[in-house]
Amino acid sequence: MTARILDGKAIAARIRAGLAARTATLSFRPGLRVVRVGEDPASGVYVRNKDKAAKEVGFDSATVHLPESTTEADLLATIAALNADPAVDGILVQLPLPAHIRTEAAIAAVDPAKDVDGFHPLNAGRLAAGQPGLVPCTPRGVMHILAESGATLRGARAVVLGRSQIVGRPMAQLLLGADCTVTIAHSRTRDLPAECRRAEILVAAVGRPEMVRGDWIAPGAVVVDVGINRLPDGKLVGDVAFAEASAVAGAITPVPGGVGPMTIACLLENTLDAALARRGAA
Ligand SMILES: Nc1nc(=O)c2c([nH]1)NC[C@@H]1CN(c3ccc(C(=O)N[C@@H](CCC(=O)O)C(=O)O)cc3)C=[N+]21
Ligand SMILES: [Mg+2]
Repeated sequence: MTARILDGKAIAARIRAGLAARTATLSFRPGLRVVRVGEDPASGVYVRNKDKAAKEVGFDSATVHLPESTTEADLLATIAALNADPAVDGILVQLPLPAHIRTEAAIAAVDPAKDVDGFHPLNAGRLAAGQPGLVPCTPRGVMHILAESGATLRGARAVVLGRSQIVGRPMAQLLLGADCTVTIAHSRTRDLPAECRRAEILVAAVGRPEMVRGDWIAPGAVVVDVGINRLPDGKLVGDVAFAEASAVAGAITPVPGGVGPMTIACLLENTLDAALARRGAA
């Protein structure tokens, strides 16, 4: 068997085209501000890609780049000013932040109504409580990919590998909301390969290059690889050993071109959602 490739790049392009068409009908431009602190090299590329994607769908987008020496108080003041700015619908504080700034303090400072990352504890709580709110972009993107895969979610055994606040936990909540039977497995799980082999839907989000081997996968499973790991030789690989896995799985996302582009498309979806909710408009 050779797995069907779930082309996140193509799905993301369709979502972005739909968002552009929708934005063109609005009487205002959704406003996005990405806050970057310091010079983390990967952040530079990611932030540019987000800004470019937002401008392409017609949003009013800008990056606020603060120096490495920015204090936590300065960052919180910048966030407070964006919270108060009526032209701003979405605020994203790019991670990682410099070590002298408390990440949780920055996340908690964002107005939950403008929290397009869905990282604020109020939005995390809403998701866990089954209430509407802004949902983290990567898990939202994975749900789109699963919808496109044609997999039946109701009653399916789903295993989420990884328990981060940003991906694993919200991912499990969304799958639960879609009536999957959800297991969250992680680095302390006893017999990880056996847990993964039970999965009809496997979402890998551990940040360990090619950790999930072919014999961890049930024949025909849908495998979504959230990992983006840069090897010493510059090659980009996921958390799943792609060649081995695609010989067993029914469908699988590639890296690159899988979940990554969906994360950006869902940031744009969240920004439009936030704008419509805040402005009470359609
Ligand atoms: N507050 C915050 N929100 C984030 O959503 C956030 C963040 N901080 N910090 C960094 C991570 C990483 N991230 C990615 C988004 C898109 C791709 C992406 O589009 N990847 C492409 C290209 C990868 C490449 O060539 O480098 C792909 O997978 O095909 C990757 C990574 C968002 N992040
Ligand atoms: Mg810190």
